[in-house]
Amino acid sequence: MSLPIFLIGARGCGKTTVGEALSQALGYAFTDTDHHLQLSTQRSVAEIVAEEGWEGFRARETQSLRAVTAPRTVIATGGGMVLAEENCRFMQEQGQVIWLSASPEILAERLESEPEAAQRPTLTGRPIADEMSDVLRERAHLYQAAAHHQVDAMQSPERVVEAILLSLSLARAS
Ligand SMILES: Nc1ncnc2c1ncn2[C@@H]1O[C@H](COP(=O)(O)OP(=O)(O)OP(=O)(O)O)[C@@H](O)[C@H]1O
Ligand SMILES: O=C(O)C1=C[C@@H](O)[C@@H](O)[C@H](O)C1
Ligand SMILES: [Mg+2]
Repeated sequence: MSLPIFLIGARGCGKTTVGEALSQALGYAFTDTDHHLQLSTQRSVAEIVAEEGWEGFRARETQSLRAVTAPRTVIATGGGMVLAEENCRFMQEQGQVIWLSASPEILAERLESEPEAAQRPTLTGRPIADEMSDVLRERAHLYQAAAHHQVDAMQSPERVVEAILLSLSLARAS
């Protein structure tokens, strides 16, 4: 199977971390829509949002998704990729979509220890733990509806990769 694999989920669920390891395990290329946007615009997420608002960022994100999609590639997507229905449809049609799910407490813990504020400007203006609860309340059903497979992302990155490989091989066998 050579279809692209899209990793979706909230900030801090490990799309970038796990995506890199998964690509190595499969011998696939790895790409990340946030990094693509940063390189192609020479600006951080915070700078794009300051200049163009979240609406401008979301439009650019949709373009990035299309630009990076290729066979034999693991694609780490931005946490808000599922907010646009056209992005969900595109990912479902083009490849396999995996939701890395984790509790708001774990996500907040990870983000507090590595905030990367330039790439993760606040979404709500609320403290991080409250923000992650709000975000999951708003988006969990979108991640679920978009995903072909849901994987528990609260395990070690190695275990998460194993769980993804298992889901993909079971899907192939059925
Ligand atoms: N399975 C894991 N177990 C423990 N820590 C993890 C795990 N996955 C990721 N992390 C840590 O959590 C932080 C966020 O991970 P990462 O940047 O991969 O998330 P992301 O989903 O790509 O976030 P974003 O949507 O903001 O790009 C990093 O510090 C990373 O080391
Ligand atoms: O969850 C979100 O809306 C975001 C997640 C990050 O990956 C970036 O795409 C950006 O900071 C927005
Ligand atoms: Mg990332």
